[in-house]
Amino acid sequence: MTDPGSRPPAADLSSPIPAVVRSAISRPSPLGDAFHVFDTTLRDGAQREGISYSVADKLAVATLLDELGVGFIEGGWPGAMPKDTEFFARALRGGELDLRSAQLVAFGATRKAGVRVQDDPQVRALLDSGAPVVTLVAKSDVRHVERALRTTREENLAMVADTVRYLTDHGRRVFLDCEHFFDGYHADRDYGVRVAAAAADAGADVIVLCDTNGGMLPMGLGRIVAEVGERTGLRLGIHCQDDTGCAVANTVAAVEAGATHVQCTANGYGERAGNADLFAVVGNLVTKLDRPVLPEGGLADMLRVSHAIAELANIAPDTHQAYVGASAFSHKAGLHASAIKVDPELYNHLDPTRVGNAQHILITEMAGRASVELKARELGIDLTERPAVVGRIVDEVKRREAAGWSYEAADASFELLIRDELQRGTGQAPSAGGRPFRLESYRVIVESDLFAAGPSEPPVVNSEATVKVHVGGRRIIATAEGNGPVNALDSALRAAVVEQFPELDDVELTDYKVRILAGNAGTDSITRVLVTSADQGPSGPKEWTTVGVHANVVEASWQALVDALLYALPGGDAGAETGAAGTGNVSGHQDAPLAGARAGSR
Ligand SMILES: CC(=O)SCCNC(=O)CCNC(=O)[C@H](O)C(C)(C)COP(=O)(O)OP(=O)(O)OC[C@H]1O[C@@H](n2cnc3c(N)ncnc32)[C@H](O)[C@@H]1OP(=O)(O)O
Ligand SMILES: CC(=O)C(=O)O
Repeated sequence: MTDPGSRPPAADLSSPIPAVVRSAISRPSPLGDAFHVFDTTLRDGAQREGISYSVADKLAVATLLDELGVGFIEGGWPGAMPKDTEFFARALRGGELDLRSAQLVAFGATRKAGVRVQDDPQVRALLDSGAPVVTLVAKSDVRHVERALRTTREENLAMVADTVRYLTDHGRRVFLDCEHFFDGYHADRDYGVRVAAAAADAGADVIVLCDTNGGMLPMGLGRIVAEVGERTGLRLGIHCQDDTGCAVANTVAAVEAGATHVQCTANGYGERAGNADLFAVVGNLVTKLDRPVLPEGGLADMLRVSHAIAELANIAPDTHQAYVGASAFSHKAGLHASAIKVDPELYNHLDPTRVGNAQHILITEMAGRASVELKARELGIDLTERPAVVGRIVDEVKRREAAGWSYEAADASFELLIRDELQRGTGQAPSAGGRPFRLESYRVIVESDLFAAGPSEPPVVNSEATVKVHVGGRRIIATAEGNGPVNALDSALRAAVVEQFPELDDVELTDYKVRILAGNAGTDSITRVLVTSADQGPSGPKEWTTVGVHANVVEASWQALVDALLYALPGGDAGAETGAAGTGNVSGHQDAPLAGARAGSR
């Protein structure tokens, strides 16, 4: 903030409104002014522990919010933080932000007690930001006036009125955030209303009632909003923190009580427990209360915008977030799937595609026949006329899950299991059928060489794997080194099959997770390995996950690795290993059938 000792000269009230402000104000919102979706991701959202946006991040977040179609984007507090001052300078005067319809808002406080508004550098910085709209935070709870501001009730009213008038006289649109309004209302039901009236008289357009400590519940909050609306006749907005987990519900209750301006943040980011989640608020308003608060296409863009902002905030998206979480429309229970098979609406509160999301069926021990049928359809395989196959898959999934397998996060292994069972349905055991490659044996050596390291250095550990596989009618023995046994096995297996299947060269192992499960008879533990792989498929980048389970971590890893490569092979059975040249009698999961039998899913 500017040093108060070197205050800038008082603003000249006769000076024209800067062009950036004029042009932004004159741009009409496609939805009109009757209802405001006001986003504060870049101000209150940035107050979340762990978030620190660069100016470039802020510009990118603002662009995403504008694409979504919010009406107002509160960009930060110019003058309080150099980064926020720079953001407004670059966005507005530097022309780096080309907003389609949203208006940029600067946030700040009323003038300080005992200071003339034109002499307050913080207020001056709000004007200098060039933002066409300013949100002022004001104390509306007498306890805060007397104890935090250490001033009188009358001086606080003057601070509000002076600052609002000063900004409106300079052509800014002003919204007033009445901090601690609800707590203040309980202590003194008149003072907050006087603050609101002082601001409105001075030209504030919207009086935003703030549940700053986030302690309210929807019914009580809705009652106060309705009462204040009746008592004042003013246009009211709502700003809810999430300390009771009710920020979204409180916001919706306020709208039902008459508020026509909602303040929210993307993904609910905000101080402490956060703020009202923009996507849940908007999702509820549009789909439950039939209020078209986003322009055409905005609702369906919510998932994309939510995840893109999470990426910029460097916070993993909440998979269980309402409307936009990856699991928001995922169904695990078999009974749910059986009803969904009849009609997806029976177990979805709305069509997920309306918000850019998708329904997913999860395959676990809780799956039933309908789950398997629907999941197969999701993977591009029609099992409608194959009840026996479906039954076998359900049994196999339950058996394997009881033994420690988990298909929930390993769609690719599940798809291979379906193919396995489809092949069995032809009367051909998978182990005898065609497959791209077939394992005879593998061996891994891990050697710790104490002499290769320096005296106080950790030992050098070398891993070497040899695999014997049958591929394209040939028996191939390949050896490779790696930085660990799994890496060595992966390299040896690829070396053995890559000549026949050069496309496997592009497959990358991107993640490897090991989980130790409780032992069967309370003795041995079981290891579950999940391997995530990726490649640049013909239709763009693709990622898939496979699973392996065994008491031995190397064997569990091997199973997951083999599935990963089988899954990567394109359709068709070219080069399929018929088994004729095979000498080994390999059984178990690694003996998966022809991956190429998968129809059109890759
Ligand atoms: C409810 C909310 O979330 S509001 C948003 C809050 N956001 C932030 O605080 C983030 C940015 N904040 C900052 O960078 C700093 O706190 C600043 C620049 C605003 C102020 O820093 P400092 O000048 O060092 O003061 P400090 O934070 O210690 O105290 C704030 C001063 O503002 C006064 N103040 C607090 N609220 C208001 C208000 N609504 N109107 C006018 N003055 C206020 C306080 O009384 C105190 O005055 P004092 O200096 O005379 O004691
Ligand atoms: C303004 C604000 O962020 C609050 O009152 O919580």
